[in-house]
Amino acid sequence: MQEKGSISIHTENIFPIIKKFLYSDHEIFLRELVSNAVDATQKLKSLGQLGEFKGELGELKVKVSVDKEARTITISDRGLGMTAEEIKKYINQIAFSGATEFVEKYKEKDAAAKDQIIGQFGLGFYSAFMVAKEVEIFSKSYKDDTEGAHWVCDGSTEFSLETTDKADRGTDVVLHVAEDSDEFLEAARLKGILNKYCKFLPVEIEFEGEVINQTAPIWTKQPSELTDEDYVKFYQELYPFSEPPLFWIHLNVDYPFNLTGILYFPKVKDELQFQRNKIQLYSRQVFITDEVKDVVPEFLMLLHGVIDSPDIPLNVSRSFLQADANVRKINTYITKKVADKLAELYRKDRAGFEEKWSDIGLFVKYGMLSDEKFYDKAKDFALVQNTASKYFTLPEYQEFIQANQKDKNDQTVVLYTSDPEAQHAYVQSATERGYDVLKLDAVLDPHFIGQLEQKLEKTTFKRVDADTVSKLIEKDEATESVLSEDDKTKLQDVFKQAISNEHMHVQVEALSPQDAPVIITLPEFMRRMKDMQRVGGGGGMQMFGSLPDSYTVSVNANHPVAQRVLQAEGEAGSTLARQAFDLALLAQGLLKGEALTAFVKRSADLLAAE
Ligand SMILES: Nc1ncnc2c1ncn2[C@@H]1O[C@H](COP(=O)(O)OP(=O)(O)OP(=O)(O)O)[C@@H](O)[C@H]1O
Repeated sequence: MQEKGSISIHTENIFPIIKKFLYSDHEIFLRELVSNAVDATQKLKSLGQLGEFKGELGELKVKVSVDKEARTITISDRGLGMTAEEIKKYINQIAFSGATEFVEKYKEKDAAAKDQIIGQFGLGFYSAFMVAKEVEIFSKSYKDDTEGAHWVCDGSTEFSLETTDKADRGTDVVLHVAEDSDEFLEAARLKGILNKYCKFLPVEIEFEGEVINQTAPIWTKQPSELTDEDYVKFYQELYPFSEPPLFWIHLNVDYPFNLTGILYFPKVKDELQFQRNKIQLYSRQVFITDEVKDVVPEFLMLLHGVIDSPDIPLNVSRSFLQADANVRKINTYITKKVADKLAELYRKDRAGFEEKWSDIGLFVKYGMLSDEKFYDKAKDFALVQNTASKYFTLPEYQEFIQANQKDKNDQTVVLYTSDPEAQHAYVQSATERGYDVLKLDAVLDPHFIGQLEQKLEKTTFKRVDADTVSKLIEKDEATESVLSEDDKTKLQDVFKQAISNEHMHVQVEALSPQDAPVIITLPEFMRRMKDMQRVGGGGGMQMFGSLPDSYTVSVNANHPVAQRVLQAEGEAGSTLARQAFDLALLAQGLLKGEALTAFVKRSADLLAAE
């Protein structure tokens, strides 16, 4: 029997379109054909279990081979096979409907939308025509008394179908590779594709005499069957040469959607690494993509690992994916799981949790900033560290500073440093005053501070160098000044002249005699705007970034230096004032260049004069 026919579609030119426009994704033809072979094998196994197939299953490997001379790639399986009728139904009609739908959608869109569709569309069997000028199917059904069938199609809408002698059950798909697709005749190229997409398929895939896949990757197993070593080993298989992960979460849901996977918390020191090891998305163990943007909440993209879900629609455009109810539920589920895991680690092993904080703090803060629900869970285990390296949770810290750091308006003032080295002098005067100072020196901390101020009641944050220590937390008691009003004005004038810089606002203040003679501070508001802009606030923040810094110079009226400046004759007062000012600049890390040279010289002169 030989039958010739015409594949009934309205779009005559489907193949040129498939071929031309799926260009960037040509390699997926192999994923599609191998997955079909695996599906056919799995179906036969199920039929065996149901008692509908009573024969021997025998060896069920899927074999991929390439013949460079003959210019063919063959994908063979020993699955359930197809009769001629089934080929007509499944290949000529069903498989084609997918391809036709693609073309229909494709034609409607403009150029930008086309790119999206191409990336998202699984074309199934017909993707073979992206690389082949002719495709043959040799198939024999598992059903008794059926003849083998041989189907040929040259990429036009014409096909031929005839009976053939095929001894073994199953399907061979033979691709006659087109001239412009020579790369796929290279064994190394095919092996690369198989490794990328088929590494964890549930049926053995053989290529060049070797099985290339693990049929039961660990995410398909129960956590109780697995040891820590198994998880670490798998991580290193996914991301060779990476440091072992800190910990992991085994995901496993079957209702209301289906999802398994393992998410690892990587050990990362530098942030650039985040991009490299991406989460891989699988659908029934077939690799789909590592662009998981809409499936995983954004802050969790910093994690690594595998997510496997047949419920994620893969063949649709991105905007549809975002709106998909399953995808939204998956997002919520993953966020909850991650928060629960962190809460458990905190509860069970506080010391271990503190040790890991430098690695996981970034995830947690990012999560708190980007997801309200995550914030609500994380607010009880997120940690802050003070300059004495002690960790506190937020409630613990509020409790800790409660008594000492309330200002006269009943606001709790959290003091922090963004650079303990550079702001050392300020940290020291705050701690000498009995205040506690937090280390908030991470990239995200300016945003984190903003969030905490909104969330925590009656709490403000101030950087230690935002004001003189007595004004950082304003109390009712004021230190008396030993200077008369006249002397204060005089002192202010001497300093103004000695400094002569319009961005330095000189004021005379009654501070403790133990404080420095001059203290330079950058008002909290001004500095925050600049910080925000630096970490990418952009937009409206831009104008603050381009403003020059505007510092406050507080001259300590109660310091002995104030008296000496007032009593000095001629130029000496100005020299002393400049010297005291430079010392303050030095403490802020602001004394540089010519000013530093002048300071060193003046210091030497002053030493010599004593
Ligand atoms: N190796 C095979 N053995 C048995 N049947 C097959 C084989 N390859 C394809 N088929 C049949 O052809 C049909 C169409 O295949 P095609 O790959 O185009 O679509 P699909 O697998 O149903 O969906 P997808 O778009 O996800 O690939 C399959 O559903 C299956 O019934």
